[in-house]
Amino acid sequence: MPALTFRTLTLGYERHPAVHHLDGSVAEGELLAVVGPNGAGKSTLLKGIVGALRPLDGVIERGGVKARDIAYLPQIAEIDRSFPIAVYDMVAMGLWRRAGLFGAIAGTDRARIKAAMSAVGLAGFENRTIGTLSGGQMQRTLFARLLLQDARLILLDEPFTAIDARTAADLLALIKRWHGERRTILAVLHDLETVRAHFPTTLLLAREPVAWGPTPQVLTPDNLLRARHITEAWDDEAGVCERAA
Ligand SMILES: Nc1ncnc2c1ncn2[C@@H]1O[C@H](COP(=O)(O)OP(=O)(O)OP(=O)(O)O)[C@@H](O)[C@H]1O
Repeated sequence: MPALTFRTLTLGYERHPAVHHLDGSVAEGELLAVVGPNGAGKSTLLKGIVGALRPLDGVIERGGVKARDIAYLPQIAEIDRSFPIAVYDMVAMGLWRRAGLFGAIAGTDRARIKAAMSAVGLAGFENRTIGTLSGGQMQRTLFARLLLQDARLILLDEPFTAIDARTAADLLALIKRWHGERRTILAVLHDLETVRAHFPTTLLLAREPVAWGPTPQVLTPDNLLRARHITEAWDDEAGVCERAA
């Protein structure tokens, strides 16, 4: 069974579609890059998969995975860093699904939290509040939380934005480890070199799918140009789909 199937999926805001006519499926264990120009609907697609946005039309089948069993890394800009929470507690939130919001954190859990923090190079940061972290340290914190979540489906929205090369390499190594464990991973990325080097399959989105398949066949100059033209020509005030389905 595929991890995800989209059937004539349309997602949008207040009836303005941002993703259109998406059909296809993501196999279990796939490592898929989602690329496209600004405003192409990439974040919108992840929000739809995680269940934060209801389809305007069509369906998303999640292959038996419940929305709360999906690990989701939002764009770092969407996280309120002024919230006075310590790094340790932020990472521990990865266990909430198991422990419940007010569930006791057992000794073994404490060891797992520490191990996750070490794995992303954050040992010693336990008591720092998230507002005092650099962008890269915050991204590492979020990855540590994902490690604890132990999800089969992992959605990453621009995980390498605003981080240095070493942090990016560390986080990429984590993604590869998850891929080796046959987890299904979708990552929204802008750096096409990273995609070409590390992501076997790619979905090129420009409000509608432009190409979807093996990365070398998707990231051609023709397809990239077409994606840019489609996005630039898009009328944001357009109503519900006028194109014949
Ligand atoms: N909460 C919202 N309300 C209304 N419109 C929105 C909302 N979020 C996004 N949009 C619009 O939906 C379209 C797709 O946005 P989305 O964030 O999915 O694009 P993206 O491909 O992730 O872009 P980027 O590369 O810039 O992050 C854009 O036109 C955007 O302005």
